[in-house]
Amino acid sequence: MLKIEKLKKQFGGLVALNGIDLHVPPNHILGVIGMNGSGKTTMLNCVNGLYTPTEGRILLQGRDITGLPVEQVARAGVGRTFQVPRVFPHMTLLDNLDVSQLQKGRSAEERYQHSVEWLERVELYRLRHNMAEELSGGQQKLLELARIMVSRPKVVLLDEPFAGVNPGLAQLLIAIIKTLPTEHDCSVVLVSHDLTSIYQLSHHIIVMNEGAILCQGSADTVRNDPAVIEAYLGA
Ligand SMILES: Nc1ncnc2c1ncn2[C@@H]1O[C@H](COP(=O)(O)OP(=O)(O)OP(=O)(O)O)[C@@H](O)[C@H]1O
Repeated sequence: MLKIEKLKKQFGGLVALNGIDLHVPPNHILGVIGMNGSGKTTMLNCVNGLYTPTEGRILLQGRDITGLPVEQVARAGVGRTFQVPRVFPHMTLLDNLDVSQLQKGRSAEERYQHSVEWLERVELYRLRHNMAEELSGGQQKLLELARIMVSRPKVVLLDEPFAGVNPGLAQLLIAIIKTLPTEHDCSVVLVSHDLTSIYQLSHHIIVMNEGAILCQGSADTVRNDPAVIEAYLGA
């Protein structure tokens, strides 16, 4: 589904990504963990077109999307959420979801149906006529996820979805993320410092360190890897 080949990103003399190779199969959740500054967000930024890689290739279902602008990457089927959620604050929840579908060639009725389906899914339907700015930070994260999902992406990049989210909403987010591959036919790249959620949700985990993959495998593999314990998980 998503393939990353020898991905490198430099900012002047700083090597943020130093040759990442990665394969995310269809309907899989890839968990990404690593120290602050290890390159996790930079990798997502390269995949969704915010950054142009210095070297390497990014393939979506075999199609080379390296260096395409953000809108084209989104149209190709890559959805992305941010550490600080990006919603349209002065629009209602319904309108936030509606505008995300305008490129899809759906009728107003179809768009409305999709919006309602996702607002119910993220338990925000009762607030559908409220402005997005009235939501809590955690609710905005749920709205942002709904906004991504109404356009039926093939790959969803989630950057710190649980950060700053209260435990109740975090549980709801976890439950929804779990269903994305099975019920919504997409793959997920999940960047998080929340190891419990990463272990719970991920089919495969990579641990990043200084722009490279330090270790990868199942939750058990990662948990017990001596290099990971030393570099990341600590004592
Ligand atoms: N636009 C930029 N310009 C210059 N340096 C950058 C830029 N974006 C990221 N970096 C640098 O690249 C390195 C990797 O940063 P990145 O944000 O990808 O790490 P991260 O693993 O996501 O960290 P965190 O867990 O703190 O979010 C850091 O040294 C960071 O300062």
